[in-house]
Amino acid sequence: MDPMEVDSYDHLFKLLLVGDAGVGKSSMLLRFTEDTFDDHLQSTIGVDFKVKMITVDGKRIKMTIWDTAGQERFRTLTSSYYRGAQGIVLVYDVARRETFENLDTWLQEVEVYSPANGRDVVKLLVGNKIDKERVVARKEGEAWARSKGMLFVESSAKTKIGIQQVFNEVVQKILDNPALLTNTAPRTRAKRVELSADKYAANPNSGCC
Ligand SMILES: Nc1nc2c(ncn2[C@@H]2O[C@H](COP(=O)(O)OP(=O)(O)OP(=O)(O)O)[C@@H](O)[C@H]2O)c(=O)[nH]1
Repeated sequence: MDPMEVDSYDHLFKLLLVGDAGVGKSSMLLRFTEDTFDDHLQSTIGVDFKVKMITVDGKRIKMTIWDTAGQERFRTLTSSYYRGAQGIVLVYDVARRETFENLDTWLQEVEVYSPANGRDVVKLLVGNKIDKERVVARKEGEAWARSKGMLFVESSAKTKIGIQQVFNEVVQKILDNPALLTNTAPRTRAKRVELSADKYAANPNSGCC
């Protein structure tokens, strides 16, 4: 991708993928950003991220998608990555019931660390690996998501089903919420406004925009 292309955008969105180890977070991200799948993907160490540009309703959106490690030993590290996120994607594996049962714990963590500050961070629940023999019914996932006010999608990073929809739905919902768009404009543009407006330049504490 042309680096200039990545630099010109209307909104910068930060999304976070969370959920138990092995549910397919990295695989979903790889499928979405590079359209690849690896049957023997290594566990994420700490945190990783990828950038993807998309255009929605004529707006160029630069998405930074943060992929956190599901393993318990990285939990204190990954919690700091919630800051500044507009969207959180919580993933479980439809073929492993314990990953569904752990969702309450994950949501508690999201609520403690996500930077809501009165704004509603967009939250979407994903039941991944629907190409496998499932032990969690679709309606169970749907009901849990509904009870928590979350969006819901089922997917398979292996077969691609639902992957595009996961990210499209989060982006669309962020775009629909003006409160979430306040800090997503490109920094370079904001800087130019500051420099040309003397009254703001004189007092660095008075922000414009
Ligand atoms: N059959 C199937 N396997 C999948 C799917 N998604 C991921 N996998 C496999 O599941 C394993 C774990 O996937 P990862 O993407 O590493 O899972 P993760 O949630 O990122 O795991 P951590 O990094 O440990 O948190 C890998 O071997 C993947 O190939 C899917 O949709 N279907």
